[in-house]
Amino acid sequence: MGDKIAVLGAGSWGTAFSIVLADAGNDVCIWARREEVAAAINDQHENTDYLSGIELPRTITSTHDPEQALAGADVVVLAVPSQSLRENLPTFLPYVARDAVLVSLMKGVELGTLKRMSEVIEEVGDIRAERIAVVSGPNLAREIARREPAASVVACADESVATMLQQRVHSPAFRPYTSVDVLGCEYGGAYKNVVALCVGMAVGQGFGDNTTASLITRGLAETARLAMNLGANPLTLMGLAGLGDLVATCSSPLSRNRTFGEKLGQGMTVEEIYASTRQVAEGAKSCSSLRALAARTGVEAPIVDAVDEVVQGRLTTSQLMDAFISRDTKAELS
Ligand SMILES: NC(=O)C1=CN([C@@H]2O[C@H](COP(=O)(O)OP(=O)(O)OC[C@H]3O[C@@H](n4cnc5c(N)ncnc54)[C@H](O)[C@@H]3O)[C@@H](O)[C@H]2O)C=CC1
Ligand SMILES: O=C(CO)COP(=O)(O)O
Repeated sequence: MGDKIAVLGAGSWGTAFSIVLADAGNDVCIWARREEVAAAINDQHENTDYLSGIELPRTITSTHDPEQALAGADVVVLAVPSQSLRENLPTFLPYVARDAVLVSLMKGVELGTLKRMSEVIEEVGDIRAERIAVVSGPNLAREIARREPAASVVACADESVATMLQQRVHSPAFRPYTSVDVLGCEYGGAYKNVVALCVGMAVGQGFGDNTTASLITRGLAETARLAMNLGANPLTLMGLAGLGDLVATCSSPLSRNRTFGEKLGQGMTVEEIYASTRQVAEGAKSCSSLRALAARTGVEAPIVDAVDEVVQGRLTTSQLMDAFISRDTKAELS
């Protein structure tokens, strides 16, 4: 098998990551859910719907046919919205080569099962964890597509697989580090989306840098508390897939999660926000999963609890900030 990589999902990150893969010397075939998106990538070399204005390398092609996308691919990258992964996998799996490595780009926790994306792949595909990897870090799609320098983490339980992938994704603008802490990277990625929603709510109400820095810092403490309880290496949360991604997402107007929170803070309803964009804000769903996971684990998680309450319409964004400040006081490191 050669150096073809299949990317399943033609949204902003699937497309931007394809640029990284192409720059790193791989032939890339993107599976697009809609034929017109595949046609635009093939004919205009642009994903006009999700990454307009960015010219795609000629080594990127696209198709609506999963069999064609997956034929001859030894690396399979999954980039659909987290909550749709389970329903999509049966369409892809029959065409995935036996020894192919599956790479999740997704940052969410499944509603109901409370599973991470690699766990969903493992379960639905009956695939060993050693063949499943994740890529996670401060990687806002549009900046990556513009080839602005950035780093990320490639994690797999099998370190040799992580190293193989590291070589396949190392491009002139994209620097990957290996890790074996898949769980830590996945919780870091899912949690930062919820914290970014919360930061957005603060920004939307007009609050400044003290408020956002306080939320980011306490958000990291909360992320680490839950992830470590579930088995993460604490240093992962201090790294690119934890602190790095948290800072990037919470600071950037490009973040869909932060923007979603900002709109809530400005008074829009969840329904109005969903109607205003077709792009996914994973935290608006994963806040419920992470909340349930924290409750099941017995971990205190005031930020996911409160964000979930706001998203469910049971708390306003101004009540949320008051609730944080008036909580029972405690030691910082408790
Ligand atoms: N955009 C970014 O900067 C980054 C995104 N991610 C993660 O990558 C994952 C994918 O996100 P994006 O590409 O940004 O999302 P997006 O909203 O830009 O695109 C989602 C893609 O999935 C397709 N889609 C929507 N519903 C679907 C369904 N039910 N079944 C199959 N396909 C469906 C859409 O047509 C679109 O092609 C998410 O988990 C996100 O957290 C990770 C790092 C960076
Ligand atoms: O994960 C991301 C950056 O690393 C993208 O964040 P958003 O999904 O909030 O846009």
